Formats: sequence, structure tokens, C-alpha cells
Amino acid sequence: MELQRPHREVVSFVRRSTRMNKSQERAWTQRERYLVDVPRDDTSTSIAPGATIDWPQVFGRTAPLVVEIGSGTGDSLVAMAAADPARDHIAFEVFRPAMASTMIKLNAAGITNVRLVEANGVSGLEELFSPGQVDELWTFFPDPWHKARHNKRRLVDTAFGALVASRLAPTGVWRIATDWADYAEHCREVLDDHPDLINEYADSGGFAPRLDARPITKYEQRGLRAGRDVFDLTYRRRHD
Ligand SMILES: C[S@@+](CC[C@H](N)C(=O)[O-])C[C@H]1O[C@@H](n2cnc3c(N)ncnc32)[C@H](O)[C@@H]1O
Repeated sequence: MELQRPHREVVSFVRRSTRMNKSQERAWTQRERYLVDVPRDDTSTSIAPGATIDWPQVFGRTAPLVVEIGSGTGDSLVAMAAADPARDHIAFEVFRPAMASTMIKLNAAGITNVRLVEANGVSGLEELFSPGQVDELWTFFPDPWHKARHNKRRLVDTAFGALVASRLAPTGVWRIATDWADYAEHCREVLDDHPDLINEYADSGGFAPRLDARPITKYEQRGLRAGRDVFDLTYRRRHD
């Protein structure tokens, strides 16, 4: 009898071609410097339940951890990690050519406080970090998934909010940026009344000021050129 495949969870990404240009290919052959291998479950972007990574061992020191989900070509990651050498940064991405581009930039900048994981960052956050271990989480310009039938693919939802809250340190912060007003509204709807989270700017309009350290990436530029506003949001763990 044929075995039934278990129902695949809905993910916030579609895997695109892994075709790379020459410099990306070269960077990928030297990936050991930045890429952290993880045990897989059923797909190439999954993480085996129960997998662990000893981050102090990976970085060779114990430092506060910053996690980014969906780092793209690494423009925010590289600039922000370079400006923040006292913290270690772990970025999850599923688009391999973008990861290779990030490696080129990390290499050029001589950055040692960044590692990349080729995996779904939701599973990564859940499996590879213990409760309270994350000092800061970044989800910058998450894929907007506008169409109503695709809304369920959005990275930000109630369950993800609960996961983030559980992994954030007591003083930790979750920073979100988006150039899609409907995604910003969606985040406010899902997260402002979330039992585990507090909007840091609830008393001043709900949106955070633009973070100075965050550079303008190609996604942000595209949004600005198309006349869209950019929304920053900051959440912390609720303690009551
Ligand atoms: C619109 S791009 C933004 C990239 C980057 N944050 C920036 O601002 O330039 C979103 C990225 O998130 C990645 N992504 C989406 N869902 C993800 C997930 N669950 N885990 C890891 N990466 C994800 C996509 O592959 C894509 O590269």
C-alpha cells in the first residue's frame, strides 16, 4: 500500500532557481566560512525537529544573538552586523544565489560576526534557539503575499508572533519593516493585541521611527520609487 505523504505546511516562500553567476558560484564553493549546516527533515529547507546548534561554539565566543529571517542579498545584514561587532548575527534565507551574494559582501567587508543558514527561518527560530536566547529579530521587507488566496503564506501571523515572543530575551526586540501598507496593517491587526507581545510605539501612533542603522535596500528603494510609504514596527515580549 502506498504511504500517504503528510500534509505539507504552508511556507512564506517559493523556492526559485539556484542558477548563479560566476562570482556567486565562486563564493558558494567557499561557503564553509559562513554557512552553518543543519540536519534536515523532509525538504531541503526544513530543519529536523530536535536539531540544535551551539552558537557560542560556532562563533567562538558568547555574545548576544541577532536573528534575521529572509536576509535576501544581505544588504541590511552586512551593514548592520558591521556596525554592531559586539553581537553575533544569524540569517535564514532560502534563495541560494542571494546567499552567495551575501557571502561576497561579507567577505569583502571582512565580517566575522555573521553566519547564514539555508532554511525556513520559522523552523530555524523554533529549533535552533532556546526560549529567551534571541536579543533581536529582524524581518525586513517580508514577501507581501497580497492576493487574498495567498494571505495565508505571510510570514507574520499569530502563531509566528507567539514563537517570536518565546525566543526573544526579556529585553529583546522584534523589528519589522515593510513598504506595503496592507502588510503593515496586517501586522498591527495580528500583533498589537497579541497576548505575548507589546507594540513598543502603541502610545505614539503604533509605528516605529525608521531605524538609523537600517540601510535602504533594493526592495525599499523599489517601494519608494513606486510611491509607497515604508512602515517600521517594533514589538517586545509581554511580561504581565
Ligand atoms: C522581499 S525579500 C527581502 C529581502 C531583504 N530582507 C531586504 O530587505 O532586502 C524577502 C526574502 O525573504 C526570503 N524568505 C521568505 N520567507 C522565508 C522564510 N520563511 N525563511 C527564510 N527566508 C525566507 C525570500 O527568499 C526573500 O529573499
